[in-house]
Amino acid sequence: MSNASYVGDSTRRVTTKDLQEAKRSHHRWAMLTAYDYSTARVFDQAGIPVLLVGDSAANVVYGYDTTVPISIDELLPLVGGVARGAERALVVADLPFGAYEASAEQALASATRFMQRGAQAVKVEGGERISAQVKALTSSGIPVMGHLGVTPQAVNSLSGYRVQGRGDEEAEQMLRDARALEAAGAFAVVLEVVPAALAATITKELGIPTIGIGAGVECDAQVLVWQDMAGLRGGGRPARFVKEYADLNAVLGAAVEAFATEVRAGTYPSSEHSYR
Ligand SMILES: Nc1nc(=O)c2c([nH]1)NC[C@@H]1CN(c3ccc(C(=O)N[C@@H](CCC(=O)O)C(=O)O)cc3)CN21
Ligand SMILES: CC(C)C(=O)C(=O)O
Ligand SMILES: [Mg+2]
Repeated sequence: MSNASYVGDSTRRVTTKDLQEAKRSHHRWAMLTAYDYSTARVFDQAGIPVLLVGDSAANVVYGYDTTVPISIDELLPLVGGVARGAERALVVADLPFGAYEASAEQALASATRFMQRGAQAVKVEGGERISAQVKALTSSGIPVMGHLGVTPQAVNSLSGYRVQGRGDEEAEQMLRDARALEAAGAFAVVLEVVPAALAATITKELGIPTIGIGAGVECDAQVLVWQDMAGLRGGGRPARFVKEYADLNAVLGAAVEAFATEVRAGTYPSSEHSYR
């Protein structure tokens, strides 16, 4: 690896300890979602140190409206593909809605299935209310990433994807949730759609890294859904935090049109792409 990454040692897989060390030495890093082997390879070779097999696969892979309907069985095979494509990145699997809320036993049973498909860690949404699950997982050797702020699996009780943690009461609760996750053994926490000043406070107060998505520049790391940052837009207005670093809708659309045009014209395949 060139200078692409300041996290860890380019000759071996990134560890949760490397991420703590990056926080200590003030090196920011980028996380991306991945849902298949081919893209995981590209992101891994670009030096992205952490890949998340997000339950956002519900939206960008399966076309559901929210992340609520996706099942363990729909997410598990994607983890296998990403794990086989990622040589150096730490692979984190989102536990889907319904896979961990009920008990520590349920969380352990679900997380075990993801770890056995090649994940090196799991992510769960929530703070104090799931600290028993986080303790059970971490004490069984399963690294846990937390997720606070907009927790999309709770979209039906949050009534939408509005900013979370505005006002003193909500801000104090989020700080308590973040501290509970750290105390339960989590190695990092995602902060989604949170006022930048609150995310900065949480980042300062925690010993573990914060990973922002719509949570300002003071987080230790940033994450985006890869289709969002690459301009592979679905329907609807993108969230304010989305920055498009490429226009894959245009690039891929033009390639597909060129292929179809050549097929219709009989110019593809030429002899170069044929066998004798
Ligand atoms: N493609 C994709 N990208 C994501 O970032 C993503 C998913 N899917 N699926 C699961 C959740 C849903 N997420 C979302 C979706 C919408 C907003 C959004 O539009 N928020 C408003 C907030 C407005 C406010 O409170 O002021 C926005 O305008 O940004 C935020 C997060 C993030 N996650
Ligand atoms: C946006 C990230 C943090 C996520 O949870 C997902 O992609 O499912
Ligand atoms: Mg998720």
